[in-house]
Amino acid sequence: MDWIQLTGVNGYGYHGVFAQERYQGQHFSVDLNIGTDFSAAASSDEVTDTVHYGEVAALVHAHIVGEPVNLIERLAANIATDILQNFPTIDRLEVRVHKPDAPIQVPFESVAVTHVARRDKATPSWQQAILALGSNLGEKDTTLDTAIEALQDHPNIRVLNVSPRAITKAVGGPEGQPDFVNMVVRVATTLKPFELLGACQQIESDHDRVRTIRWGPRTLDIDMITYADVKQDSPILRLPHPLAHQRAFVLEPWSWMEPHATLNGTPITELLRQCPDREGLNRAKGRHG
Ligand SMILES: Nc1ncnc2c1ncn2[C@@H]1O[C@H](COP(=O)(O)OP(=O)(O)OP(=O)(O)O)[C@@H](O)[C@H]1O
Ligand SMILES: Nc1nc2c(c(=O)[nH]1)N=C(CO)CN2
Repeated sequence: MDWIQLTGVNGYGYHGVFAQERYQGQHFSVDLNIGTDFSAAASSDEVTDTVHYGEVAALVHAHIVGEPVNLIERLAANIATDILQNFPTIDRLEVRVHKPDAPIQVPFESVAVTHVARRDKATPSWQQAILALGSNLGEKDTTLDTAIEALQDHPNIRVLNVSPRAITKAVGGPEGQPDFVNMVVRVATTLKPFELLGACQQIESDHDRVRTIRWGPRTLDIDMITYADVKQDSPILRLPHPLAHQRAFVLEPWSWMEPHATLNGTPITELLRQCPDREGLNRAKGRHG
């Protein structure tokens, strides 16, 4: 477990048991100790791989200045619940709320409460995955739009980042296939790798995907490129995707979305230079570009 400390998030709020506190308000200050695994971010150097402390601070501040509660115990617990719900990669959390001007009738320095929370088994941990989507049959852009919506609507999947789209020449498979539209998304999910594959395949078949010819034309293809740091070689699910490192139709949209991302420890922009299909690829114009 790694830790991020965020201290002294200050704000003026109206929490308190006494009418005077509700009426006049006072200063509150919050410290956090955030338990997370930031090994992925340490290697990728990408903020999307860690907890963005600016976003956490904004959430804390919103609680301080927001809807008043009676007790700082309640304020600390509300902050913890909200943070765990919104930041899937946080596993443990200590929230300390200081009330330096509390109505105490003797000299004192500060009063504070500390709430300790952890993601329990009922709150499964969220993992991040990169999915690559492609379509070269039918209404390609509409298919991709509805596929993203289906991912978003899944109760155990959140779409965190969506790439621009690329128009690409078909790689492999029968000659004379229509061009693909390809894109990449980053998701957070509580599904295990095989479950996420199942969810992707369900979305494919909901879009009339049929598997006949290998690398043949398809209404929708969703490949799992990475799932957290998982490496596995089952034929049902290979992770990271065994061909992704040589496919510009995956790496180029990914690099537009996350220029500093790495795959198997190598920057994707470096892998891209070796990709034979890079030449047949163009960034889509219009609202998806
Ligand atoms: N990382 C992965 N993502 C998606 N499917 C995978 C992965 N690893 C293995 N598979 C397996 O590959 C099988 C074939 O998938 P699919 O028909 O989508 O292949 P494809 O997209 O045509 O080819 P390619 O694997 O070259 O992208 C799936 O049934 C799935 O079990
Ligand atoms: N341009 C392009 N070529 C492909 C694609 C794809 O998504 N785009 N998918 C394939 C199998 O997954 C095989 N070939």
